[in-house]
Amino acid sequence: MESNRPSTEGSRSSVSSEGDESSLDNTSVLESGSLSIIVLGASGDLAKKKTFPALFNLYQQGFLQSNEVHIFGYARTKISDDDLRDRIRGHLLQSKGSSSSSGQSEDAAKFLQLVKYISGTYDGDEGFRLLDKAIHEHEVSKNSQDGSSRRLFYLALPPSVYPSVCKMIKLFCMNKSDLGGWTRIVVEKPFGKDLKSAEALSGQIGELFGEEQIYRIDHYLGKELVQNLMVLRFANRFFYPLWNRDNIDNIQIVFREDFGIEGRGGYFDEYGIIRDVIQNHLIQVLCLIAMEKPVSLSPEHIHDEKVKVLQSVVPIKDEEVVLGQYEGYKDDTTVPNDSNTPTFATVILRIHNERWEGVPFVLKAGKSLNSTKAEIRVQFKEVPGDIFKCKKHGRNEFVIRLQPSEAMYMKLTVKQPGLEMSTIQSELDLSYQQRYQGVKIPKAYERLILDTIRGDQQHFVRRDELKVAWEIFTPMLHRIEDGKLKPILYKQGSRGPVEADELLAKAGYTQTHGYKWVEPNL
Ligand SMILES: NC(=O)C1=CN([C@@H]2O[C@H](COP(=O)(O)OP(=O)(O)OC[C@H]3O[C@@H](n4cnc5c(N)ncnc54)[C@H](OP(=O)(O)O)[C@@H]3O)[C@@H](O)[C@H]2O)C=CC1
Ligand SMILES: O=C1O[C@H](COP(=O)(O)O)[C@@H](O)[C@H](O)[C@H]1O
Repeated sequence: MESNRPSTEGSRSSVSSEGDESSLDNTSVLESGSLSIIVLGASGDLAKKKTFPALFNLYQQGFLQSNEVHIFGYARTKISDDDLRDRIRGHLLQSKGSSSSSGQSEDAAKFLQLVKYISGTYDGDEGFRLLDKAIHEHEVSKNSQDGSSRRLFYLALPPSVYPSVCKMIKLFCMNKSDLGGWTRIVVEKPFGKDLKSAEALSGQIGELFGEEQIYRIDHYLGKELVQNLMVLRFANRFFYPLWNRDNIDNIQIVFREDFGIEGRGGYFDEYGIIRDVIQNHLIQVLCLIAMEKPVSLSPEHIHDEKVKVLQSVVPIKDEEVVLGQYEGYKDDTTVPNDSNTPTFATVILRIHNERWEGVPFVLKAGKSLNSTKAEIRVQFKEVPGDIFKCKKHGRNEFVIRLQPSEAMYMKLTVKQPGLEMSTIQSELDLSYQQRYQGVKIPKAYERLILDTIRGDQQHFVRRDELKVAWEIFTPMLHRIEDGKLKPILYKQGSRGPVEADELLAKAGYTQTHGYKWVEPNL
């Protein structure tokens, strides 16, 4: 399994800063030697469902070598190494679409031997001293002499503890080797609760670590079709002349889940759907759809363009927002009876620039709806002077389905096959399962964790990007908190409040009646 070792060489354009990362761009030393991955909050939901399975997948593919890597789980819960292994084992073997084979179980057993657990608080010396000691022992055992040390800290924790955890890492757990290596910190979303708190958090962490050491993860940026957006837009002549206000009528970016908060009420009720999904995942997708072509693929150039487009978003109007809360949400014991938290939101963003003036970007996200999917729907204007009277069949649409069943298809009007000269709505379809049979599409977390090891920040969120994203949503979030904007109740398993569909229609979206995209069979 480990003989064909893939390269972990990075494409990062590093900016040296004070401290630990600056001396480390000697890649021959940088990318070999011991690698310690520390999952803080190892007892939690994200760690077991996403972080450890992603690490396992990387291990299986040879990106994590057992002669170099060691994985440390850290949390307050007092459990043993084996307890942690037992908690995560089942999630490693739950690879979608494949039943676990004996080979996989063997791999999982080997992988789990690389996992060690340390219990400690998030603000006390003792636990972090112990953690540092354990990492150091690993480093010495994996390097014949003191050598390069790479330390990746993954904060699978509530943001409230980020400052103290970062302080403890800085005080006790930094990479100490003069021979090279690095210390990197991965932080999860939501990063803050509004502009002020996010800036305060950024300030606190920024005092401890350089921007090149901080990886603000947004796992939507690791999804295959999200990563494809720049390629589609900037490597194809087709889209180039059409991608503007002259041709596009409206754009929807939609996230739906057919399940509710499922025991995450304590977290969710404090944050709500806008902070949980829209301010981060959907706004990142919007950036990639709407930004101008970056000077190059360097992370800095890409982030610069994302910031520019976000800065062109105009303040959101109350009448362009519909909030919803599913019936039964407050039955969850962790949710207060008077909760005003939206579990659904449709928000129209407007971009004041030459390309997008007048084109509504409809961001929609909801829990407990009638389906689970995420997609981008670019709807074109009608053909001027239509001689076929085909308006009734609907407009051209370019749909990028992020999940499930990755696909992109262009809805277009064609002649109905047969003797009559009539038109029908059809599609040009690129369905990944069909076109790329046998190709395993990596999970978002897998890809992004590998990027952090490689030192590639392209698919992460830069501090100023995050700030502008909060600037866009903070006034609306405060109006919700003040009770000035209230969610409308909607039935579980529905499309959400009907007012949201009305808003969509008002924004100009025209539904194609009688057409339904059918996923091609293999
Ligand atoms: N779960 C998910 O699907 C996703 C989560 N995220 C983000 O990842 C991070 C972790 O999420 P998740 O794993 O669901 O969170 P959990 O609520 O499961 O928390 C993770 C761990 O943090 C510790 N913890 C929980 N609450 C507190 C607290 N108030 N103070 C100190 N420690 C606490 C607990 O460990 P112990 O008590 O043992 O120390 C817990 O096991 C969050 O920022 C979340 O927003 C992002 C995307 C998806
Ligand atoms: O970040 C989050 O994302 C998940 C949805 O992720 P996906 O990759 O399954 O689409 C969402 O369920 C969760 O509420 C949110 O915190």
